[in-house]
Amino acid sequence: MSHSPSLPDRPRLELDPEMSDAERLEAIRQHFRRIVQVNEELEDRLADAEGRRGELKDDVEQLKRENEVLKTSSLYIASVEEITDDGVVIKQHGNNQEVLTQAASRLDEDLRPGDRVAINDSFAVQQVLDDETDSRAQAMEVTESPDVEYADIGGIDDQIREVREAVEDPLENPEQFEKVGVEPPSGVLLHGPPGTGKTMLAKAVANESNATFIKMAGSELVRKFIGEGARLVRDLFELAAEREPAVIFIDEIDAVAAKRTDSKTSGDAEVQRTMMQLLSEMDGFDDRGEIRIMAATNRFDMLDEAILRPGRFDRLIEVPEPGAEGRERILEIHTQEMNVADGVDLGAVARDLDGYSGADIASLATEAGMFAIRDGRTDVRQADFEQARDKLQDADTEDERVINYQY
Ligand SMILES: Nc1ncnc2c1ncn2[C@@H]1O[C@H](COP(=O)(O)OP(=O)(O)OP(=O)(O)O)[C@@H](O)[C@H]1O
Repeated sequence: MSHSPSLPDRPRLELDPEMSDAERLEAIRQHFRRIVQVNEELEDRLADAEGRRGELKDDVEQLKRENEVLKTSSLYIASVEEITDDGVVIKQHGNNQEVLTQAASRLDEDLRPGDRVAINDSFAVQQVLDDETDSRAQAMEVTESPDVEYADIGGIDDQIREVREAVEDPLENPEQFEKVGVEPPSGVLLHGPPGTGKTMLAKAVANESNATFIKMAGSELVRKFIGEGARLVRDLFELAAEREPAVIFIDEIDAVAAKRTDSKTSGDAEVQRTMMQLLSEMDGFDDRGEIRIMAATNRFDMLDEAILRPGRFDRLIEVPEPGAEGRERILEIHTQEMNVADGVDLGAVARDLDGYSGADIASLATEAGMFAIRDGRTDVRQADFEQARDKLQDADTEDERVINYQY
């Protein structure tokens, strides 16, 4: 935010009792001139500010109109085929129907054949969208071999073991499952508080099974446009099939798979459609080949039961907040590369970190290092860890950050 420049000083009239009448008169005249000057300056400033206010008001009006359009109508995706004198020819995605329509006047100049656009119920073009590949790239993160190993994850050895059984073993020894005659779990759902290592676990299992890691954030699947979320889900599974062996990881799955609410807004219906697509991809996935599906949530309580049925996310693994021993292990991992002074008792530091997640401990280690640097030292001492803890605790209280998860 820009600060307004300071106001001009208020002119002061200083009259000396020793002054003659003529001198007084001159002083008063000068004072008056200064007042007129200041007044002019203030009027200029006021005019500027009013001009700026007018501009901002126009911006607000424009945004309000756009917001109304987005709120009141469902938008569908289409592509621009041709721009003619009679209007714009668009082709709807999904049914490939071609329609001659009009674009909102503010878009007239911007439209080009090939553009992806959002249209409303009466086919009028409302918005030009990003390139399709852009929106996919935004939604999906693909890593050939993520650089996380099991050894980088502390305090959740049981969970690592369970994930290896459910994901790594079926990828590496599918024949064994066939011979024994058991189906490996369809999908693995990791649930637990934020920052406890769920994403790390999914990356590590992909890495250690030499599988491509394909991550999609649930929140990215909840798009404004009809059909886009479902389309991304289809793309996700197609991409995994092209890149197998692959691990699909859907983070924040609660964004698409929350319990049904009573509200019937088009947004909710769109989320439902996306979830249905996800379920149908999972159900139709008998011949799964070398693809494993994982998901994570901090809001297990909110999930729709439908996604937990057999054949879907049927292996639930809780990733809890670490206990004292786990915290010590995580602290060891995050200080491994640091020059920790002899005699520092990491166990004692960890005991004092009740309620800290793995992510909190990672920031604590960095913060402790920063204290050493600020002090001009190259080794990190016990006191640095203590100061780091105090700092993080203060920051927490100041923000009054409430971490919102329920069990
Ligand atoms: N168990 C752990 N061992 C070591 N480091 C951890 C652990 N848990 C978290 N971290 C640290 O915190 C960072 C964030 O962890 P991660 O993204 O895996 O958490 P998450 O459970 O997926 O969180 P969210 O639910 O917020 O997505 C990691 O990059 C790592 O530095």
